[in-house]
Amino acid sequence: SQRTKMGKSDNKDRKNLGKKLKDVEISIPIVYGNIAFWLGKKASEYHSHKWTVYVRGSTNEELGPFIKRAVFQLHSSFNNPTRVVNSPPFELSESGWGEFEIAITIYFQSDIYDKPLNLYHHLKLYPEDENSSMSTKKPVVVECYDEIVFPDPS
Ligand SMILES: O=C(Nc1ccc(C(=O)N2CC(c3nccs3)C2)s1)[C@@H]1CCCN1
Repeated sequence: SQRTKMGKSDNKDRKNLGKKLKDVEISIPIVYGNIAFWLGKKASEYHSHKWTVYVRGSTNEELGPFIKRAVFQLHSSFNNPTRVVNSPPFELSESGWGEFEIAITIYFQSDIYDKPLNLYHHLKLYPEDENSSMSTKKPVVVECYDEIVFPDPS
């Protein structure tokens, strides 16, 4: 009969057809960080820089299908320091004078992944290299790469 012709491994494959897929994951590569521009000598001392803090898909992949909301928690001296972004792009722009920790809380679209993800980014406005002169032309960019891994419930 047909079955006797199947090798041992084929029999194993046949048994797998009925099993649920397990150990399958969805991995979303993300980048989070900031870009900052010095506004030059004329700017006020409290607003010497304009900066944007963001979470984006690495290679600019769309995050909307996975992320419902990003909350950026700024230093308490900012007006309304809790900034909620409910749609992509998940970014926030402000002006300021200094560097401080920004907590970023990511809420997912899916109800299964109900726990939000907390990321922390230290805002950077000033170049590392003391010799490099302040320039309104060259922004400071600091980014971290991460991956959000979802177990796939298929
Ligand atoms: O920088 C730092 N903390 C900062 C907190 C707030 C900053 C800021 O930039 N801003 C508040 C907001 C203003 N709105 C109106 C007038 S100021 C613009 S900076 C620390 C201190 C030493 C090292 N890092």
